[in-house]
Amino acid sequence: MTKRAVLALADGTTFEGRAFGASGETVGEVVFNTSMYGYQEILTDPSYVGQIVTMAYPEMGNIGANATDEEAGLPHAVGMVVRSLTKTPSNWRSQETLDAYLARHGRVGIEGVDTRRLVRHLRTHGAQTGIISTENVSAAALSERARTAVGMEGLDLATGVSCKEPYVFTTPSPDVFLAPGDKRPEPELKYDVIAYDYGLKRSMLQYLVDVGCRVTVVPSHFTAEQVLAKKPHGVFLANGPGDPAAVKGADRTVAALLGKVPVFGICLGHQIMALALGGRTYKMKFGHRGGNQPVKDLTTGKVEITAQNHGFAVDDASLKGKAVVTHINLNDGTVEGLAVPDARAFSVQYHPEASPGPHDARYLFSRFATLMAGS
Ligand SMILES: NC(=O)CC[C@H](N)C(=O)O
Repeated sequence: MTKRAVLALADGTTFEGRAFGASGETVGEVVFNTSMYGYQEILTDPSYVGQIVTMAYPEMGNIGANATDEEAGLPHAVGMVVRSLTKTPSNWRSQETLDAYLARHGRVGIEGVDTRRLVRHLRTHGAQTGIISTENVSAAALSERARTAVGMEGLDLATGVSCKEPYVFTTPSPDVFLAPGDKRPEPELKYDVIAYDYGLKRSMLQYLVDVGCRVTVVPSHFTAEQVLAKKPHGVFLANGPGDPAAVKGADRTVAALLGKVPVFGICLGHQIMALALGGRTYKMKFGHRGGNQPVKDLTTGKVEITAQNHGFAVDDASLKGKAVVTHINLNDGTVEGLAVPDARAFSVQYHPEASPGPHDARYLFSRFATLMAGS
């Protein structure tokens, strides 16, 4: 028998639905993602720690779940909201249903929700804390608890998901991503790269390996001296959850590296690089999450369709005289990329590894390799 579930938002709005995944209760910032596919990559992206993801596209679970499409070893999103959950997946790579996958990992989901109403509500009133419950509690009581729960601002979530010890990563992207009949040339690993793990997605490391990097992944508290002692060709700053301004010591560490070694940052890494340069970040009303965000490269005039997942952004005015804004979002004009050419450093707010999403921006991994080749 299907079990009833409730989603209650901090502002008192409530949604009825059916439970899937694990039973129980989950609290998080309720956000929405407009990708039509790739729910497993989205759920396992550690940037979603502390967030309940609403999928705007109505049909979810249709390709099931498999181990290759994970961006980390478990779903990091604390809950999932969908319109219609497929019970019988149909895909040759499927190993289990989305329902079983979430249940196995103790993640609570709600389906049968009017997600069009929910997404419009979040766009109008902003992302906010919510609770999904499969217990028999009143929706009003849940809303009240959501109202008093802590929000995202000021939360250092990256330090919690960062690796505890350094490790070396040399695995290229999986062959299943190749076109049929294509063979991948063995990459020659010419560049030693230190990757700061603020909550990284596995595919970023795979694409760094694809362009010739031997990657040493280090915890977020690794010092600039420890990095420089390893004499890397470059430093990579990964994505991650929470408020960039709250990641302990990260801005000072990156400031000490800038100018000494080529630096490439993605998402949280981009925001931390901006802070290291003396810039400022702020919380957006509902963020950018999906696979259809148009970004203009101001240096070439080209537009890329990008994958994104962020709720904070870099304040463009705060970068004046400190960095060049290289990319902007065409929907709302926000900063999507910056560069400090003299320091051989650049970063993007969007996700060039996509996963899921269009691959327009994957060339940025090669751009990092070129920067290291010239250093
Ligand atoms: N994907 C990310 O790295 C997200 C960065 C940050 N946590 C934000 O929400 O803006």
